[in-house]
Amino acid sequence: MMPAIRTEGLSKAFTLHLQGGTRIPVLGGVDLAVHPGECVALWGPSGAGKSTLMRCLYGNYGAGAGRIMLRHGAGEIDLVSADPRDVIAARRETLGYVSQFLRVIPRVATRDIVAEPMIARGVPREEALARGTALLHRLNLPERLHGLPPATFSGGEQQRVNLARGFAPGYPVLLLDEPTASLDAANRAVVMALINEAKAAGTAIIGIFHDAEVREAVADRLFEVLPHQDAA
Ligand SMILES: Nc1ncnc2c1ncn2[C@@H]1O[C@H](COP(=O)(O)OP(=O)(O)OP(=O)(O)O)[C@@H](O)[C@H]1O
Repeated sequence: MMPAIRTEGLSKAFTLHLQGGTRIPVLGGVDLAVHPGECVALWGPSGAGKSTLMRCLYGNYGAGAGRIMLRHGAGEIDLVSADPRDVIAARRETLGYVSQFLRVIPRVATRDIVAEPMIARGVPREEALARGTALLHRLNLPERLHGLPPATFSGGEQQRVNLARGFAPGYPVLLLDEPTASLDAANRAVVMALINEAKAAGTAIIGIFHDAEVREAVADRLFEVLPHQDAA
């Protein structure tokens, strides 16, 4: 079976322009392949480059070298070299990302923040709102908060809004950056169930899970991200 997402020789270095152009190599030749229905946990010491890899996979960071091949529509696209419009289309249709922190859009109500990616994929508005609301309930977000913008929500409430927004559309590939970091035990259990349901539906998942219980419950294998040889 063809992977849902794979990298070939993916490398990334940061250049610190304010520090005389100091170059910090982080990722050196990463080859990762994740198949539909599989969950891979990125693994490695603090500072090894796990978050950097996630951000490269989503296209937030440009890669220095290599390819990120995403199965998208009838074919594959290379997110490293793709036209920005194609990256946006891939994010809309194929590639979801639940970051640790919600990027709050001022004055937009929680239920609309959750429904928006579904509406962008063509789900009728009423259906998107209903699906989003059901997921917010499942994540124990009180109904009184659904009509409010999440700017003033607690960290755990914001994380649950982010999770509902990321899980509701049913993307073929989902990136999860510490999806349970701010959650209590009951909501952690809901997230573990959501991940396992997404896998059963064929979603390929790449995650950073610092919580060992969560990692063991959802990950099929670990992918080691090593500190770059030249990074010292
Ligand atoms: N925007 C940036 N500019 C410069 N250096 C960066 C940037 N982002 C990350 N780095 C550096 O890249 C390295 C990897 O960072 P990254 O956050 O990817 O590690 P990590 O494995 O996710 O760590 P942790 O487990 O502590 O979250 C670190 O040395 C970090 O300082």
